[in-house]
This record gives sequence, C-alpha cells and structure tokens, in this order.
Amino acid sequence: MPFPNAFENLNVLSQQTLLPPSALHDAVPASERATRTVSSARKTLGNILRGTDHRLLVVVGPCSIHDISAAMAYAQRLKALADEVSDVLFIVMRVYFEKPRTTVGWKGLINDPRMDDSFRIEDGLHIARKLLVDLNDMGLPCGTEALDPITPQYLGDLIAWSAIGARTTESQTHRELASGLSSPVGFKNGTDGNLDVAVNAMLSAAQRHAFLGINEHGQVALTHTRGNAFVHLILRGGSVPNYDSVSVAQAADELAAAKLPVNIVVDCSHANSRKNHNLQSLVLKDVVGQVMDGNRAIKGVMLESNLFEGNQKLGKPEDLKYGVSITDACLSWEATEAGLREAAERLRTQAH
Ligand SMILES: O=C[C@H](O)[C@H](O)COP(=O)(O)O
Ligand SMILES: C=C(OP(=O)(O)O)C(=O)O
Repeated sequence: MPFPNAFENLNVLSQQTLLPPSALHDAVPASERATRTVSSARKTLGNILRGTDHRLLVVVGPCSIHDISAAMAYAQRLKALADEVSDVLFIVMRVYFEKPRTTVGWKGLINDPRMDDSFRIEDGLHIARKLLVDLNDMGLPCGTEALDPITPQYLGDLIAWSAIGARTTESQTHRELASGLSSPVGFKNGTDGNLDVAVNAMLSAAQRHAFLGINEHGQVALTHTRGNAFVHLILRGGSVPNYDSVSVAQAADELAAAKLPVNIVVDCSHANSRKNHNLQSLVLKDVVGQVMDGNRAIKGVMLESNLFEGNQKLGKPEDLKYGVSITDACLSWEATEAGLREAAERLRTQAH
C-alpha cells in the first residue's frame, strides 16, 4: 500500500499487519504441563538468585535455533542430562530465536524462518511458540535473548529466563523491556568489556518505567511496568576475557558498590572463549573451581552447545549440515555432556 503523502515514511517500503499476540496464544496454547514448567523454573531461579537454592544455573543450548527437529533432538538429550544432575545443577535450555548482529546477517528464526530473506515473521512466531510449548511440555525450561521489544507479548509466557545482549544492554528500550519481563533477566557486559553499562542497566530495569508498548490485542499501549526484581549480571568477556577470579571479584565489588544483588552468571562463550568453542570447557572448569573455592557471587554459567561442534555458513537450507550452528560455533553434545557431568561430580563433592 503506498503511503498517502511524499513527506513521511520515505524509507519504509511496505508494512503488513500481523496477528496480535492473543491470536497466537489461541492458535498455539500453552499446555498445563508447559505452564507448570515455566512457573516452577522461575521460582527456582528466584531462589538461586536469592541464595536459598545453592544449585548452579546452567543456560545451555544452541547459539541460535534454525531447525526444529534438531532442537527437539538436542532437547531430549539435555532433558535426560538435566534430570541426572538436578541435585547440583539447574539446567535451562538456550532457545535463542533473535540474533543481534554486529553489522548485518540472518536475524534469527522469528525474523526469517526460511533463512532466505523471505522474512515470514508470522510463521516464525508460530514456529517459535510451538517449539517453546513442546520444550516446556517435556519439562525443560527455556531461556532466550529479549531483543525485539514486541516479541515478549507473543512468547514471554513460555520463557523462564531472559538475557539482554551485549549490544543492547545500554539501550533504554531494552532496560524498559526488562523492567516488565516476567522472568529473571541477566544483562551482559558491553562488547568491549564495559561493566558499567550492565550495572546501569540493572539499576534501571529494577525500577518502574512507563513507555510505548503493545498489548495482547496488538494495539499500541502506554505500558507501566513494576521493575524486575531479579536482574543480574552476565560476564561475557570483552577485549579480554572476564571469567577469571579477579575479574569476577571486581564485578562483584561493582555490584555491591551500586547496592545491587551480587549475582553473576558467567558466559563461557563469546569473548570469554575468545570465540573458540572448545575453550568453553576450560572456562567452565575454571568457573566451577571458583564456586568450589566458595565464591557465592557466581550463580550460573552459560554454554553455547549443539548436537555437533563448530558452525557452518548459512547457505540453502537443503545444503546445511544437521545439528550444526549457523551463527556462533558451539560445543558438541558429547563435550557438553562430559563438561556438565564433570561439573556436577565436582560440585557434589562439595555438597557432601
Ligand atoms: O551470539 C551470537 C553472535 O555473537 C552475535 O549475534 C553477533 O554475531 P555477528 O558478529 O556474527 O553478527
Ligand atoms: C549474542 C549473544 O551474546 P552477546 O550479547 O554476549 O554477544 C548471545 O548470547 O547469543
């Protein structure tokens, strides 16, 4: 549809109305078990962040979801492992549908589910919601990056844990968004390693906000939020890694100085692994060692992991290798399982 005059929307090529959030909820309803998984996981995460549940949170899974059958196969393995180590580790699957790009690139399954620049966002929302229902229905809680400020109205009821990424931690829009999310929210440090942006984000997102949002009917709505009671910091490295005990202690001091809860999740990937996926296992070992040495600030870890290791260039969907990341390189399932089993064994020796 052409715009009515030559003075506005000069760079908007077209717009297409999409189904409102309530219609997607009706089309893909959450099962009772899925709802129970989400609410029980959020409660557990609250207890971990409060320090009354001493298990280590592990957010683990693909860098991005692009193939539903591979995601389900991964989830089945992860669920079995999660049950096995549930005495010491609380596992949440990384279910990332939205990718922030350094410049440009595939922006994730919701934006372009066919991976061919056809941008069938309405299909993407359906596929994403169905996967979240199925994962929660298996009893596996899900974590995601909250990137698009509209998406949570469609999917937020199925998310137990959220992250705000390194590229958006400084954005007011994302701080407002986080203040209204129903799940605990971790803020990554900046891509250059700057902690202040994340600390400021936590201070902001813990407060009430009023801003433009949409409601369940898809209408633009003045949105007032309560503030998120479970904001925390995610260390992901910057120009140098920041998972080591000195960096973690410095981050803990910054949080304490800002009178924020001293709660830290260490992302073993990204700049902490220098983007070498196999180094994530070493980072995990180091961080578990810090926890065993009595570090109470570390509440969790994050790993990027897939069925098979590494990554591949995005090409035609039929040419893609099954179970391999099309964004950042990931640990293989075998390395993930070995690393988490070892972490659990070490933590058990401390628990007894
Ligand atoms: O985790 C994923 C990536 O690091 C992030 O989306 C940036 O990716 P890019 O630098 O390839 O755009
Ligand atoms: C994009 C991600 O991380 P970061 O924001 O730390 O780059 C991610 O975890 O997928």
